[in-house]
Amino acid sequence: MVIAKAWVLKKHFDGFPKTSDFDLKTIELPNLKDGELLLESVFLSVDPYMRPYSQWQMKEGDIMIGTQVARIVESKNPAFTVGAFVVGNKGWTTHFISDGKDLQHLPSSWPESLPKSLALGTVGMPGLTAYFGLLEVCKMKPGETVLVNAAAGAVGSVVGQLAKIGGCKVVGCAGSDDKVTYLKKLGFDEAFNYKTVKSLDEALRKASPDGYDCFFDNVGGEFASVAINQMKKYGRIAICGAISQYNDSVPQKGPYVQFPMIFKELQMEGFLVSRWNDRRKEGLQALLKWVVEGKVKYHEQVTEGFENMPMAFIGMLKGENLGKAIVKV
Ligand SMILES: NC(=O)C1=CN([C@@H]2O[C@H](COP(=O)(O)OP(=O)(O)OC[C@H]3O[C@@H](n4cnc5c(N)ncnc54)[C@H](OP(=O)(O)O)[C@@H]3O)[C@@H](O)[C@H]2O)C=CC1
Ligand SMILES: CCCCCCC/C=C/C=O
Repeated sequence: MVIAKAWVLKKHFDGFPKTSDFDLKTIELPNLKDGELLLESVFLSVDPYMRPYSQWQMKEGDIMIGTQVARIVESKNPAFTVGAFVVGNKGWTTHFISDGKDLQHLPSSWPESLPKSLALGTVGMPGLTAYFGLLEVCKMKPGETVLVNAAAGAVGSVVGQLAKIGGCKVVGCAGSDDKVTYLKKLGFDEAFNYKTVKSLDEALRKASPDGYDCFFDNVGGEFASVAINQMKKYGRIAICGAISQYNDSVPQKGPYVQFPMIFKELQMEGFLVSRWNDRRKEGLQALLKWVVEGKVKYHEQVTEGFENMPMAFIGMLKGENLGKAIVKV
């Protein structure tokens, strides 16, 4: 018999999540039935969406939502071989049973030397978010200027690199000097620490005096309110995330977007990466190819130990991660 450990949401978050909002439980897993497999999580993802989604999609006592790279340890399903790795969506748990329908194989061309944890980051959901957000929402074109915030994170770091591959000038903002150094290393044309600049408006103007064609917004709030005024005429804004607002107990108020939207004739579109689930294979293959060729680089912030999941999640929300925040069981 296998005993799984799982983190549950003990109490709905009120403001910034606290470690006391989580509880570590043990769960006895039953024996496998025909068609089922037993898996052990090897890497787990901590992502910003868990904060807002927990509010709408979870009740207290539920296992925290989330994805993992898992190894098959026992199989009564001929389509799945013991020892193979898959991406699961079973939440913060060390072990789980599946009938295989909700599992994604890693792309077959995955090189042995490449960390499998990338299937949760650059060659996974965050990478796909960057890929489809830039191509389909921003509709970036060579020669344009792209602005991205939370630029040293899982999505933002891929956005900047794909925009460079696409022939754009890229400006990135992040919350520490080390992150800014990293962005320069990745090939960003301009990068600055939004926490230490005297004026965000001036810093954005200095980085691109002619303004921005595309704005890939991961942050929302005050940052977006300032940046929208520096869009070029007919600019496109991809509303990917609003992490500066996820922990607000009281919703932030304007400024409002109508003036720049009208007089610069802007397009602003919110999106969820799941819109392109039918093109997942295309996106993953493109991302994997660029990673293997060294055209897209990655960094992972790996926290060791399943017991540290709440800490890793809270740390990511605070900005402690460079690249993708991952937990190694
Ligand atoms: N629409 C979609 O389908 C998807 C949307 N997303 C969204 O994309 C965004 C980035 O996600 P992801 O790349 O996984 O996360 P990151 O790896 O970028 O980690 C989150 C980062 O957000 C930054 N941050 C935290 N609080 C603030 C704040 N108050 N103001 C500005 N920046 C802040 C921190 O970086 P720093 O040090 O720079 O402040 C932190 O490192 C999130 O908003 C997420 O919700 C992600 C996946 C799919
Ligand atoms: C199964 C993973 C769910 C991914 C959800 C992605 C949407 C994210 C939105 C904001 O962060």
